[in-house]
Amino acid sequence: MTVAGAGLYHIYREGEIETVALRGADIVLAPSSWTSLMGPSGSGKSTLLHILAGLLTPTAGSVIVDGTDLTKADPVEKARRRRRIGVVLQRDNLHPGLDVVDNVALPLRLDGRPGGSARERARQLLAEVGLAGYRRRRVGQLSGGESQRVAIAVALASRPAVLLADEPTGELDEDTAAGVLDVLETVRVRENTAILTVTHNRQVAERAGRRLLMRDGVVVDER
Ligand SMILES: Nc1ncnc2c1ncn2[C@@H]1O[C@H](COP(=O)(O)OP(=O)(O)OP(=O)(O)O)[C@@H](O)[C@H]1O
Repeated sequence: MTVAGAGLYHIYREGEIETVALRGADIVLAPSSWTSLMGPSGSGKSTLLHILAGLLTPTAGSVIVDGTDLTKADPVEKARRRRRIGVVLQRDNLHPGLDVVDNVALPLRLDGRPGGSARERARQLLAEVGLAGYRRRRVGQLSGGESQRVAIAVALASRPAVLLADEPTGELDEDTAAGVLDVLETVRVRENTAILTVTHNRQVAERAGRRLLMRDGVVVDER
């Protein structure tokens, strides 16, 4: 699945105050590609990621998912496309009352997969992100870096065609970060997943085959 943003503009409005976050940003994420998006704070990276994920509607421009413009799609079509897109956000939305394995199994249960098989897949993913020993912990009892790895496992659970991750290793030490990046690379190669990582971290950026820079609301430079 290919996700592309074309001519994206976004203006945040809060009362009288307007902030132009995107001024005509373009990006294409092809199957099996790994793109990293860097750029100064406030340049619009998270806004672009939220728009590509379908979590935010752009003020103008299109988000094309396999030929369909998400910004014009009806809610059912939009929801169908969005199910193929996995997202890891800086502040993840895990369920604090559930244990780790049930958090990862939840999207699979919602897709109708039987409990035993959903939990088996969840256990596999938790082992891949280095959390095999944490399965029965409640997510409220995890460190920032551990929660971040659970969020990655949740995003990967439904085998997304596209994975969008905002600072996926932000709270991890170098070794753990390298392990998580290895997991992303394995998934990219094995499942042809298109990956976008938004990051300030060189270690993350260097894993990507393509490095884009964002400045002042546009994607300006490929390095
Ligand atoms: N919810 C919001 N309401 C109003 N303005 C916002 C909102 N979110 C972001 N902005 C503004 O939009 C601009 C782009 O923000 P964005 O978060 O996309 O940048 P970023 O490149 O991801 O920054 P960082 O690297 O600091 O995470 C900034 O000027 C920011 O202050």
